[in-house]
Amino acid sequence: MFDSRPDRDAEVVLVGRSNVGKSTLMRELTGHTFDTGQRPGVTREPNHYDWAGPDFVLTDLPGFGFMKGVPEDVREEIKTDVVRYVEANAEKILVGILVVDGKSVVDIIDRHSGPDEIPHDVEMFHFLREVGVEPVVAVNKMDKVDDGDERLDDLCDRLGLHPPWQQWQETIAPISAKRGNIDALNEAVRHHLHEAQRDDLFQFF
Ligand SMILES: Nc1nc2c(ncn2[C@@H]2O[C@H](COP(=O)(O)OP(=O)(O)OP(=O)(O)O)[C@@H](O)[C@H]2O)c(=O)[nH]1
Ligand SMILES: [Mg+2]
Repeated sequence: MFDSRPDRDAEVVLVGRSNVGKSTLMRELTGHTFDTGQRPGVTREPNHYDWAGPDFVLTDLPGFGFMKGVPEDVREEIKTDVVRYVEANAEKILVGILVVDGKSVVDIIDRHSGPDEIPHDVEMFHFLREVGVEPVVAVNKMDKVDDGDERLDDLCDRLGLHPPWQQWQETIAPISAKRGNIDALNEAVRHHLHEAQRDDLFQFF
């Protein structure tokens, strides 16, 4: 279990499969550089980022799912640690940003859907809701996607949200972290912070 969490009462976390761009998004949100890379599994321990004054921490959690060169049991362990971290801190976590790769997410979900298999992304989306953390899906790498609306509608469908995706702008946020296009995510996160009466945290999004 990760034990590096700073003692803060409000938190927003980034979760998602490996290599989807969580640390790149973290850099975009904080202006601080974190290790990112071509190779999946770069982040093995949470990156916490907090500020001197405000009682708030933003956390980039390690990626789970398939990672080339990482054994299955280690991957499972990372995912268990991520789930435990979210569970343990659920009361403080205002928003869970589930980062996905817009180009491949639907194909990966479909490939892993079966009678005894729930795809990681779908599972994580429902898990966040179950523990009372508002999920926002940051659909990243949209710069690589041509048929954006169609992809986003398909993703909604897989998550149990009725398309069209435009109805779900508090939950589905198409972005390109690498290009610095993250307005849709900031809007979605602000919506939930406002609902939680935490407009004071708008300064971070
Ligand atoms: N085209 C494109 N590439 C991106 C975008 N965001 C991130 N990437 C690239 O995706 C790769 C993985 O990015 P990371 O930020 O390290 O991903 P991560 O989710 O933190 O990965 P782990 O730490 O392994 O879980 C890097 O090569 C990034 O440059 C984006 O918006 N568009
Ligand atoms: Mg990372």
